[in-house]
Amino acid sequence: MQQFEESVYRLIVETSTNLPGDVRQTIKAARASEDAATRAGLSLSTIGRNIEMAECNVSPICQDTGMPTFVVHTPVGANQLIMKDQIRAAIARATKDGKLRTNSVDSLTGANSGDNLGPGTPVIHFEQWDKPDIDIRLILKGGGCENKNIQYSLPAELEGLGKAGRDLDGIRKCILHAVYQAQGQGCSAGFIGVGIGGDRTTGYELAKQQLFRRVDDVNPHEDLRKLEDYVMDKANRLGIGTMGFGGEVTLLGCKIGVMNRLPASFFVSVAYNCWAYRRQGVLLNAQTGDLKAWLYPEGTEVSMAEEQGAAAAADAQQSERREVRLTMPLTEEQVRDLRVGDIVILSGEMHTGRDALHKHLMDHDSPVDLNGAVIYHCGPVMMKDGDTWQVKAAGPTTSIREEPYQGDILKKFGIRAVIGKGGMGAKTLAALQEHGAVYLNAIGGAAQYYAECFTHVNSVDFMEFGIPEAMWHLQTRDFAAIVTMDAHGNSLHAEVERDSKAKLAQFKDPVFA
Ligand SMILES: O=C(O)C[C@H](O)C(=O)O
Ligand code: SF4
Repeated sequence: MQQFEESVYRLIVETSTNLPGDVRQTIKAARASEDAATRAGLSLSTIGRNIEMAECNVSPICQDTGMPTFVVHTPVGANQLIMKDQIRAAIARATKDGKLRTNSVDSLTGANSGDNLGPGTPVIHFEQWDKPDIDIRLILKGGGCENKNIQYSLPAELEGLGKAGRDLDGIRKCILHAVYQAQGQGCSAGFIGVGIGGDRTTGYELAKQQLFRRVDDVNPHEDLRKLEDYVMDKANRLGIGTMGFGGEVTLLGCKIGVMNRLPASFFVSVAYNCWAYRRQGVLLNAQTGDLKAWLYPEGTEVSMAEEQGAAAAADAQQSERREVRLTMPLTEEQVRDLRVGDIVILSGEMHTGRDALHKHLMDHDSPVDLNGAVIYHCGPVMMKDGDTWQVKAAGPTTSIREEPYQGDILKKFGIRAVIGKGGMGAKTLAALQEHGAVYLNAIGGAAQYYAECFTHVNSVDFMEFGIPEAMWHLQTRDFAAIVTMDAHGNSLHAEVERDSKAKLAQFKDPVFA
């Protein structure tokens, strides 16, 4: 088993940095079906570029490298204790090498373990099988899309869809609702795994197992195949689109599994995965641990390069869109001039801040002057090279988590713009209007694309919060994001939510009676 740890390390690096071929094909098809000049089309181009950059830089596709979850099949007699130790060692090494973000945090104190090891992390499921080789599959599913998982207990009353009973039609409604409630917050367009039945725990497990299926496979269960096809068609009529910007493509894959349940329970569990659908697998020689084969189509075989024509057409039309170049810090006048739909290109110093910082700033002072500042909801992957820090991956995190604090913090410190993804709620929108500030939506998961905009790490505060939660002060060049909430009470997110809810209601009538 000399090679086992090395093979697992290769699996981790490949999963985090090189999106598999079947996922790439699906994203390419989405890009082709979306008008290249729309917000969704532009986002899909950036996503395509980010996928290529991650492969080329051998760096994380998204800064949130997720909860490492392994499913391992071993021949009878293989030593699972040794495998477990070596998987943990490979995880720690991949973290040290900047291929995984330090993502394991003490739930009570918030202390970051620093190496992705800790109670419950990584997740390793072992199964025995009657084959001679070891099969290891890994999924790196990020926290933002994990937060959009949902479990229904039937019968239920669903917003927009009415009663969902204990039958195929009730299940149909739950799945459509699951896609609707995710909006753009899980970095749509996404993939869903659905588990029908089980108890609350095994139902979710079944849903996650579905995410190990190939995107292009066909469900052997006839009813479920029909349901998968139905969901793919109808969910893509909800108009949520990439990043929740509106558009033709909302769902990239739907895989449904079923298991028995107790007579009293009827759960439908949905696992939502962002477009950064990072899962891979390897077949290993059980004696040596040598890597024999990759289990999913390799990313390298499917180029994300765009057809010349499409990119040029998008560029031409994009020039008609208002692009505003600003240097941070910003003035009230500059931000009041911005409208939903404008593209803002920022240079100067930007500050990261997410959950721990927002909570802290509610009743403490800021270590730096935030007057006119731009706060980026981001927990980057950082590496220290000698004495200097480098930004290795730095896409936005889901902003709605800061909703309870954001409005107050904007006003308290004089912040003029917040960058994140997925949008924020009514309280923040009111504060933007009152105080004079904007919300900018960056493209979720495009961590390599944005990392390139950070030319220097000026300094850092609150390292005690851990790397993702610390406040990084980053010298920035040409960071582009779209105004989706302005200082005039307009919110693209509120608009898309309202429209998609009306569309959801079209699917109220029974289909699988
Ligand atoms: O934790 C992060 O960096 C992002 C997270 O996965 C999110 O989608 O909000
Ligand atoms: S930021 Fe978006 S792409 Fe990255 S893990 Fe979170 S949901 Fe996925």
